[in-house]
Amino acid sequence: MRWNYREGVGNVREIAPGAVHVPGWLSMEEQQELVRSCRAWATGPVPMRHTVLPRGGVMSVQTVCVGWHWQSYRYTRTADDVNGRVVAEFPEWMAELGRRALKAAYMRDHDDYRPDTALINFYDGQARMGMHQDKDERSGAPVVSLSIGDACVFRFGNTETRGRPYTDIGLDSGDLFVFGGPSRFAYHGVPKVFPGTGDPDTGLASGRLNITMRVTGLSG
Ligand SMILES: O=C(O)CCC(=O)C(=O)O
Ligand SMILES: [Fe+2]
Repeated sequence: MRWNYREGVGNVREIAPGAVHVPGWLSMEEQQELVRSCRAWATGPVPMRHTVLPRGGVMSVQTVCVGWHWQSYRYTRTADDVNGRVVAEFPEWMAELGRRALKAAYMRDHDDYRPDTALINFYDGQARMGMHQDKDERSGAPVVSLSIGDACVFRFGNTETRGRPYTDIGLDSGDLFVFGGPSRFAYHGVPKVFPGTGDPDTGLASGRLNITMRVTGLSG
């Protein structure tokens, strides 16, 4: 595949091949709608909670999933580690938002992009996310990441190690970040959130919301 990114064109910044930052991509209205939807999903059918990792560690971010439930190493339809309920459906409007996001980032149509899960993460002032790969999907399709609320440092690294080289990027409310192609399985993380930097007009009085859409490559 040929990626039609062009560095410095408009508001699009190429961080690594296939990894693109589009600052201020979401309008205030879109951010408000996403906050409303995420707030509803956070209450059920599966409540937002701190994911417990296989070795017993507890993530500092709180997460709720739609489409498929992520259990830190696999995806299931039911949240067996929470309340056993089937997760909320992945809405078509969100898939459409994902296609628009890819078009903005890569400057070409991606009509065949069919994300089927979203992980919705909430960061309070203390929350962090360590360097990791998004690798539980059986698909190399891009990940679309949307941020709302408090600003953060997003660390985007390489596909080989958790360490350097990496680039620290400031993600603000409304920013889009897409990683696909050669960067799809790059390590990344959130080492710092800046409390109190978000605009309460989004509907989020405090904290940071991040939504990542993915293609699981699973069926059933
Ligand atoms: O919060 C972010 O910006 C990144 C979230 C992330 O990497 C993940 O959910 O896998
Ligand atoms: Fe991730």
